[in-house]
Amino acid sequence: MVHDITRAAIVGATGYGGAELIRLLQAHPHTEVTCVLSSSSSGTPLSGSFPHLTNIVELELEAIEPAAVKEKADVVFLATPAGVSAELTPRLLEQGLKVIDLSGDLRLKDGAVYEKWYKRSPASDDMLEQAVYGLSEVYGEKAAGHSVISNPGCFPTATLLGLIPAVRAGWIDPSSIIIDAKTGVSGAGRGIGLGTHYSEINESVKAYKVNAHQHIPEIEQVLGAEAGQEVIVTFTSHLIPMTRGILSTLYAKINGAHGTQEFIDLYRNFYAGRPFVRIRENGIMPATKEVSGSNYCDIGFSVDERTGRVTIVSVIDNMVKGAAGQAIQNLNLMMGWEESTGLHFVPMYP
Ligand SMILES: NC(=O)C1=CN([C@@H]2O[C@H](COP(=O)(O)OP(=O)(O)OC[C@H]3O[C@@H](n4cnc5c(N)ncnc54)[C@H](OP(=O)(O)O)[C@@H]3O)[C@@H](O)[C@H]2O)C=CC1
Ligand SMILES: CC(=O)N[C@@H](CCC(=O)OP(=O)(O)O)C(=O)O
Repeated sequence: MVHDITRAAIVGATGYGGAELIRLLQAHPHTEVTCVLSSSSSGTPLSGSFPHLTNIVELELEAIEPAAVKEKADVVFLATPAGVSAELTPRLLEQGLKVIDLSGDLRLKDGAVYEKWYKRSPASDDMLEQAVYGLSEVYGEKAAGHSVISNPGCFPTATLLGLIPAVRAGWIDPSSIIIDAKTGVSGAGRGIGLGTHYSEINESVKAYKVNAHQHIPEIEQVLGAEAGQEVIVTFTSHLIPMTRGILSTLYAKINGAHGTQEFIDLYRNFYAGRPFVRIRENGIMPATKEVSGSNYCDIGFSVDERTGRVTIVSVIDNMVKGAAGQAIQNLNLMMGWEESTGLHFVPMYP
């Protein structure tokens, strides 16, 4: 089948998410990056911000003008901080552009909840309603033909892929869920600060945003819809001295009696035909290195008959499945292409 080339613009092209989108899209057969945008560095070459792209992407950064973007692109990826997309997305849609937003601006359907956790004004109700929540393996079909996709957060991606099959099957008690999550430092973006300074985080591990993380309401919103009841979770994020990766350890009380092999079979069936979720056998747990640089989410299980709890471990690369890779997976689903198009990256190992 012949595909026309879809032209992609990247807003936030000087950041980590933008750079990863540009890197991954080089391998996409139906998409070309035609336009890179910056609020602070327009008029400078992209390779000035990212020397690793020298002789690969020879584009100049441009100012963010929706009408000018329309001349050069069909779809716009927003790899921008919270607050940008709420204002920019309606202006891009007015131009007839499609939008895939990597920020948290369009994920929470209740603007008041967004305001409480992000401490900012929310997008309009109309915008929030229009945005499809793009957890590809679970809600990806809803993306087809839509104009605006909200890419899930990195922690929610690992966590929800690890929990939804069990919650939907009624195998775990949703009120018992505890999420212990670890992330590499690239999750904080390219900006510099004491919290991510090398000598502050190297050879150290710390919990942060405890009981205040902006991904808590996102996880609760989705699990609540899956369970058909309000779900409140305990979630703690930890910063680990590594560049990429998220490991989410999930604990929940089992309803009835289900062994490790039953969980493995349940998840294998749930994700059958979905190329990017891999289920580990025999209680073997995945490691972040086993998905690094790829769009995979790997999940392992261990039922503890002593406590009546299941431990589920879910790993992703935060920059790929947690951000740019899933955004491209959502582009594929939006455009009606095979969902793995351009995403067949083997993890880097070791
Ligand atoms: N890093 C990760 O693992 C993940 C990130 N995300 C989300 O993706 C988004 C991008 O993250 P990331 O790339 O890591 O962050 P970075 O801080 O690395 O990059 C963000 C970019 O946004 C641009 N920007 C800043 N202010 C504005 C503005 N007012 N208008 C337009 N552009 C602006 C900046 O570029 P310039 O100054 O050139 O305009 C900057 O390079 C964030 O919302 C983040 O929360 C989601 C999942 C995972
Ligand atoms: C290490 C680190 O700081 N990670 C970030 C990841 C969140 C993110 O990327 O932002 P979104 O809300 O747009 O998903 C954090 O925990 O806040």
